[in-house]
Amino acid sequence: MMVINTVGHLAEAAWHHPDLTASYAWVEVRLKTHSAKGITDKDFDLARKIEEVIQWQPARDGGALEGTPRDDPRFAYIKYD
Ligand SMILES: C[C@H](O)[C@H](O)[C@H]1CNC2=NC(N)=NC(=O)C2=N1
Repeated sequence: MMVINTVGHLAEAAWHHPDLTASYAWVEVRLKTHSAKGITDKDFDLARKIEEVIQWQPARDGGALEGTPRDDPRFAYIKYD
């Protein structure tokens, strides 16, 4: 559900809205530009931003943020493939 909220925030910030399908373990994001009746750069730009944010793993950045713990299932609400 956190993924849906995150995509929703990015969509509002972009003023470009995807169609979402979700289940307990996955979210499907479909993008098209209604006004153009097709795919435009707006769709690619929003898809890129969604992937960048959802797949963010701070521990890989080498900064101070550790990221969600991988070894303790009680806390790691994000399951990376
Ligand atoms: C009225 C119209 O939906 C709005 O101007 C914006 C909002 N979000 C949108 N989202 C998408 N996917 N395509 C649009 O053309 C679009 N237009």
